[in-house]
Amino acid sequence: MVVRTHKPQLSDPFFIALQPPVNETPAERQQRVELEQEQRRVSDQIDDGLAKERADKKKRSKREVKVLLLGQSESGKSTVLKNFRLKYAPLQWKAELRSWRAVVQLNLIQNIVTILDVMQDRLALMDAEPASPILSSGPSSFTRGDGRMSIDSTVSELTIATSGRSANVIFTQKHRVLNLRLSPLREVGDDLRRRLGAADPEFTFANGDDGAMNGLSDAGPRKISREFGVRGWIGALGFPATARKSDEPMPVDEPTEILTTLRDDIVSLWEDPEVRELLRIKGVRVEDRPGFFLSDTARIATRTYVPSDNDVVRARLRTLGVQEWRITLEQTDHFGAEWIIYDVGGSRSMRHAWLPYFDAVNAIIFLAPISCFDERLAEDPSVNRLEDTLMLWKAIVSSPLLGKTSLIVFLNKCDLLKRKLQSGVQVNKYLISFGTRENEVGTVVKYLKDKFKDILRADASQPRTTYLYATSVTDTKATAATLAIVRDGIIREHLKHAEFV
Ligand SMILES: Nc1nc2c(ncn2[C@@H]2O[C@H](COP(=O)(O)OP(=O)(O)OP(=O)(O)O)[C@@H](O)[C@H]2O)c(=O)[nH]1
Ligand SMILES: [Mg+2]
Repeated sequence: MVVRTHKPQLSDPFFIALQPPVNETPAERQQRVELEQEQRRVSDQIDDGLAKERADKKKRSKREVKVLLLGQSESGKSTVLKNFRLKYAPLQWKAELRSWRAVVQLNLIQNIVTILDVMQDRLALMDAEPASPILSSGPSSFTRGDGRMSIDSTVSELTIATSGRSANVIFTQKHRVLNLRLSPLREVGDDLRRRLGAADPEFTFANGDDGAMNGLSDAGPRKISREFGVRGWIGALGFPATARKSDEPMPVDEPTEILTTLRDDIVSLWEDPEVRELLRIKGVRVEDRPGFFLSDTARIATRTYVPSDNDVVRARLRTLGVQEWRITLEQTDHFGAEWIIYDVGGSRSMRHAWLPYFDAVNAIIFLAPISCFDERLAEDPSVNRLEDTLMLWKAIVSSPLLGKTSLIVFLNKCDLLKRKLQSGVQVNKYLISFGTRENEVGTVVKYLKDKFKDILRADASQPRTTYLYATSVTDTKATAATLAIVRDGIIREHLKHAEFV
């Protein structure tokens, strides 16, 4: 065997630099050797520290429970995360409540702007109608004796076709005044968005609102709008800087002042029968959309408003990218106290970012919003939302990367499903295979549970058990109970696979 010895090159500058001085005295040599020994000791200590840190990290990482929340946009992923934090890290949660005021205010303003948009279309149409020969003397000519605007029966066929049934809705001077007084809220909304940190405009969609389509039927010309989202709540809401002690008064900023001043007008707008009728005719169900707060105006539009647990759970703030949440369970100090939850943005343009997390997690909670069987994707109105969810589920169960990952499904938004079915929407109109089954929540949930199981049987990369739960994750009490079962199940599985136990 040839053994190579590395003789230092006398010309190597590195070798030369390491040589002791040529004329070194014995005392100097002693000092140098001691110095070198000390340096080596410090260096070894640093190496030991780093090795220990690496080992600790590895051990900690094994103890950490990692969960990935998946599902299309608006399926309820961030809402599940909020429920988890509310239940298992309540002190941290309470400290952050106040930081959510701006988001709730923005949601409320968005509700109002949605109504103003619909109302303005109708007002514009009413203003256009005097163009008809009989009404040519101007808007005042179609004011009736009772002060209400009336539409002349001779308006052109074209106008009738465009206005459709909404022609029956007659707005008065009161509505014009309300529209005028509430218009500044558009700018207040823009200010709040800027303050929360404007998101990348990832996509635009023709919906006139930032919610899902919700079956807009007679909505007239559609407006292009973008939904506001943030890359991280922590940055956007200013945690922990804005997290104050609960006894400190909330600072009264401009949006709070303006909302307080306009409180009665907002209540008038929402309670107005003509406005409600127009929304009904247009198929705009503001109350079923994410971040609906109009029923709480009297409580929210005040100088002292502090968001409640339920307000924060219901507040809508779209997620962009992937957000990592490290949560230390406050009442647990044994195994399973450290959780990492990955909350992802669910719209199509963001799904490519999910993949790197697939092999790094113990469990996936898949959110399937089952009330959306009659809705279309905001980012691609040609796709039915339920179909998109089933397609996503199929992709997840067939992924070999997820072969060992626990899969949990939340058939979510059951409360909205119930309301929708009660309002007369027929499931079999959208899901032919539902057939003549009873148009009732329990039956629909069972039917969809079976659909998820069928896909699992047919497409799973390997045989596995999946747990399915019917949920309404804005109901914090019921969700806390579901999460307790889910948490125990995930920890049990995690223990089984953790080799150090
Ligand atoms: N009524 C009702 N509303 C729900 C339910 N689950 C979620 N929501 C609301 O739906 C909206 C969207 O929920 P999010 O949790 O933000 O949805 P997401 O899946 O995180 O959406 P992206 O961040 O866009 O991917 C929020 O305003 C929630 O309050 C539910 O079960 N019932
Ligand atoms: Mg989200």
